[in-house]
Amino acid sequence: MSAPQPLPDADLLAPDKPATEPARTRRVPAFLRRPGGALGALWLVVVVVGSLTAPLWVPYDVTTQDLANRLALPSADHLLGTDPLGRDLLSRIATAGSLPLLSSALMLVVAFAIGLPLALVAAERPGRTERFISRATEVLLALPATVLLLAVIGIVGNEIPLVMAVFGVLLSAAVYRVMLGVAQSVRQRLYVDAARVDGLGSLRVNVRHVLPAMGTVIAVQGAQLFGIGILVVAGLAFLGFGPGEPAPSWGFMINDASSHLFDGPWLLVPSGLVLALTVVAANELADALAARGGAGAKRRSRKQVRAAAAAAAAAQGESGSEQDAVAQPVPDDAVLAVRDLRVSVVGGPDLVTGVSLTVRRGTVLGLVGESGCGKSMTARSLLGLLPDGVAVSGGSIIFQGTDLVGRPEKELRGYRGSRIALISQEPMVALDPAFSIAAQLTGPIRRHRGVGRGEARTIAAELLRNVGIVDADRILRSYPHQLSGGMAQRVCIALALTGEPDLLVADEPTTALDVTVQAEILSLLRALVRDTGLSVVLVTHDLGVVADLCDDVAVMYAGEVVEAGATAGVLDEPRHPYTMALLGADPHVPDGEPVPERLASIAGTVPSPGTWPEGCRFAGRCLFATDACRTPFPTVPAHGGGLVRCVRVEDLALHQISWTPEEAGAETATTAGGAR
Ligand SMILES: Nc1ncnc2c1ncn2[C@@H]1O[C@H](COP(=O)(O)OP(=O)(O)OP(=O)(O)O)[C@@H](O)[C@H]1O
Repeated sequence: MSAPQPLPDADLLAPDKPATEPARTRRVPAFLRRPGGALGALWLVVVVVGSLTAPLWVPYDVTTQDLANRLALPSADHLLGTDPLGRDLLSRIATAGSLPLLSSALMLVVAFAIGLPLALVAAERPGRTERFISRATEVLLALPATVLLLAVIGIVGNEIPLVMAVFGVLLSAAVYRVMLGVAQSVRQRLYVDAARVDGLGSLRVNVRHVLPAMGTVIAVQGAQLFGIGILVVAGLAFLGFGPGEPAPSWGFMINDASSHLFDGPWLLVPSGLVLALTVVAANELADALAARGGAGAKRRSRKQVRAAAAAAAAAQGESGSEQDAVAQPVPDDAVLAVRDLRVSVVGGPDLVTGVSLTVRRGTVLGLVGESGCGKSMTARSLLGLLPDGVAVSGGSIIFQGTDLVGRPEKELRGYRGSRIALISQEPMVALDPAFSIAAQLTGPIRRHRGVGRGEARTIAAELLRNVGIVDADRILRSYPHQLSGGMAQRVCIALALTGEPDLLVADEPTTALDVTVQAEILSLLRALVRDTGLSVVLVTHDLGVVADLCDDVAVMYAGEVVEAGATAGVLDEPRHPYTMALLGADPHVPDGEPVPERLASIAGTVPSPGTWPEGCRFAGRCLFATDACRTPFPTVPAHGGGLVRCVRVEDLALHQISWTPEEAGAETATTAGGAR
């Protein structure tokens, strides 16, 4: 395919809403704008810096005793007073801080170094891998941590950093559990799909897109566990496990103070307060980080997360393919030929069955139908991007002569982005909020086209101009949240074009946009097809969009194609009652035709997967259904090369019956044994 040419009217397409200039100055992080977060962070910085640099500034040696000055209250000589041996409390507290702080940090590193990668792997591989890791971590969680720590101390002695590293291993199971939930949720985001479409490998998807989105949760967990670690070290020292006298430790100092509650009550205050404040500060910081993460999540709440897959067994559904009357040959100019496709929940019901589609070079195929008919599942199977737990269980997807079904993920990556690209219905969530538009465009351009940074930026600007963005340089500097919906969708289309694909899968690309912007995006797609020879599979609810943009159309109902053919033929002379009903319920009226007084309606809802009836799946809602519709039957040819899946097709055509309440009433009155 040749590179997209600039659209003739590109410069006339002004941005639908000006984007604000990117922020040029670095602002204070949101968590530091909360008093708890700011004070917590400040206290932790003071304690960490103060403890680690203690040997440089403490006024007294921690072992120097002054028995004449024991249990002294704060004074100019001893700012925090002295202990029962007259040693300076400030010097001892500051010096003792480094052990709990460093041991906690070590514990954190160990816990996250084990728990986080395991969570990423498990989130990426639901099923056996995830189950195995989860069971193993459950075993780890079931171990009695205190007994184990005491056993470790028995073996290694008072090596607190080593003991805390072992504690980190135990904690990694808890870290894994929290991180798994987050990673699973992040992996459902459209921009992660987009990155996979773009051909990024698993490591890069995780590092570039999944991990940054988990940043807040990691920080919150880290801050909380850090506080817990400090308490554990202090607790061990309180019990006598830790640096022995005369070396100072927070836990031992509290223990010491507890035996002088009556003769020196002040002794408990400095050490107890520093320990308590440090733990509270870590928790306050965690709260502030969590609140900031919540705000971020709210900002991105337009994202629709698909339900997680129910089963993860590896069994494939039975083939059970339907033998259609029309064995559809693959035309020479076909870019894509889907034959008898079946998509199923693994170990569960079929979501799509017997779907056959053909997309010719430089044409647009519309997939239309009510919500839940299987349009998205069909479209996503073309890219190998089905949700976790859903898989292609039969049929073939022949793209430019190669059957993609059953190909390993690595091979599919070579197709995604460079040969088959995706535009999703939610442009805002298809773009990663953490990266500028320039970064999101130049990365794939460099990968797909093997060019340097400078040239990639030039190509990115050209692509933006090709999709009708006038001020490409400003948009390149912007971040997704600074774009309007229409502008973001243009950027997504430019992103889809970075690999110069031959086939574009557009899953309801205009649903989230307002009407005027929808028209602009459709005109942009039309121009791209016309000027570049791109082929498009367009998923839509809207018959107006089909009429406007599509050369061919496939009408889907309850997981199967019920009517397909050239758009003009199907829309002008619908043969299947469901197509008739959709057209009768469509509020768009062609120019010059009278506006109907009343739109037709379709009673009931699409049956869910697993509850499809025998025979015609539309029979339960069809005004013209008879007993003959209750038994399975094949499709029949229609629209010169298309097909229709209705046993009464000849009958209905003969009587010129259409889906209006009046016609239906007359028809049903004469239909002996008609069942609805
Ligand atoms: N992750 C999933 N696991 C199991 N079933 C699913 C999953 N996602 C969707 N389904 C089911 O698959 C069927 C087809 O869904 P699909 O999203 O393809 O429909 P659609 O026609 O594209 O609808 P819409 O226009 O609302 O997106 C529906 O019954 C839906 O409930």
